[in-house]
Amino acid sequence: MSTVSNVWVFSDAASRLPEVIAGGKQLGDKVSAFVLGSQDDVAAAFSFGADAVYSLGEKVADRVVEDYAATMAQVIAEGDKPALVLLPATRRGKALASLLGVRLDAGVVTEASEISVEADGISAKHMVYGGLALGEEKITSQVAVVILGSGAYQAAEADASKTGEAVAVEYVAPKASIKCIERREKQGSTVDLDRAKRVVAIGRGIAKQEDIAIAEELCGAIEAELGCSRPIAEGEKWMAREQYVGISGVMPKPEVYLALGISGQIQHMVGVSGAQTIVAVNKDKNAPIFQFADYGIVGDLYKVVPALVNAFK
Ligand SMILES: Cc1cc2nc3c(=O)[nH]c(=O)nc-3n(C[C@H](O)[C@H](O)[C@H](O)COP(=O)(O)OP(=O)(O)OC[C@H]3O[C@@H](n4cnc5c(N)ncnc54)[C@H](O)[C@@H]3O)c2cc1C
Repeated sequence: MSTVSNVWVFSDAASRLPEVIAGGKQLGDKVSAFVLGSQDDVAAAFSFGADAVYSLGEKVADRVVEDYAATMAQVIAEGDKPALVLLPATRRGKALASLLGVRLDAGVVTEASEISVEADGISAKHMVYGGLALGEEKITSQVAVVILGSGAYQAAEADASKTGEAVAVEYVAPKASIKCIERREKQGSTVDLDRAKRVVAIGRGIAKQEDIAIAEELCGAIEAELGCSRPIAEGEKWMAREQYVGISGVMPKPEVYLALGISGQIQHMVGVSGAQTIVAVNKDKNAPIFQFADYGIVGDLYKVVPALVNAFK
């Protein structure tokens, strides 16, 4: 596979930076990381393998990440071409991608699972039809912007011996900025399902929000992180959006994925296709999840889960 001369990377979420840098290393001769944050964040970018770091300065309280699009676009426009920009599939990453696409006249592909550099452009594969098929796009513009689907690359390991001096970038104010008028503490957990070895996930089989406690008890017993299906996060809003698994959520690759009261619709199951072992608990023996599960328990989760907790304890 050929490479591009320069891959620009940025992540608003520190946890995603090792993955975007790893992708950049595979696709480019040189990886240049934009960093918005402290000197420790700059050091982290070097340690994960960035060849150059462009510091956007410390975070400013009333400035949103997208406001840095003009600053980044100016630096990228002055750099070597053809170039590739890699961003994580976070909400801020997606917003930034669209702004960079406009400013750099660049083709943009979202949630790519596979990227390759070809003689006539950047090829990116991503799921279509709710995960039933893969679509392939070719970006032929001088700058290509690609949003990495979660889990597309194995995260780079930190190596503290890799250090460097960041280039300070002057802020270019956007013509119309977004004014941040209030910040509120986010509800829910800060777990990183992508890195969890064991995940217990709940679906609509959980009848009430307070019943999530039984799944949490199971998590405690087997040292698992808690995830959910989309309706639990987006419909009921019982859990954070970052905790739902599936094609439009996170795609963890745990050793064990234990699904409680999840029917197994394709949009959910695509998200766990990287799990080594899937265990399902569902009271309906015809639930589609049993077609994907390595082990299945047909039963009421309100009886099965306490029994599992007792057994594991
Ligand atoms: C474009 C698009 C993208 C989507 N992306 C995602 C995504 O990323 N992730 C996602 O999860 N969904 C996604 N969805 C939604 C998806 O299609 C399903 O609607 C959703 O996954 C169903 O969630 P569920 O399994 O929790 O609920 P349900 O389908 O309602 O299933 C609940 C299950 O619980 C079982 N059950 C009920 N009570 C009990 C009990 N006491 N004990 C044991 N079992 C019990 C039932 O038998 C049933 O099988 C998407 C949909 C669309 C259209």
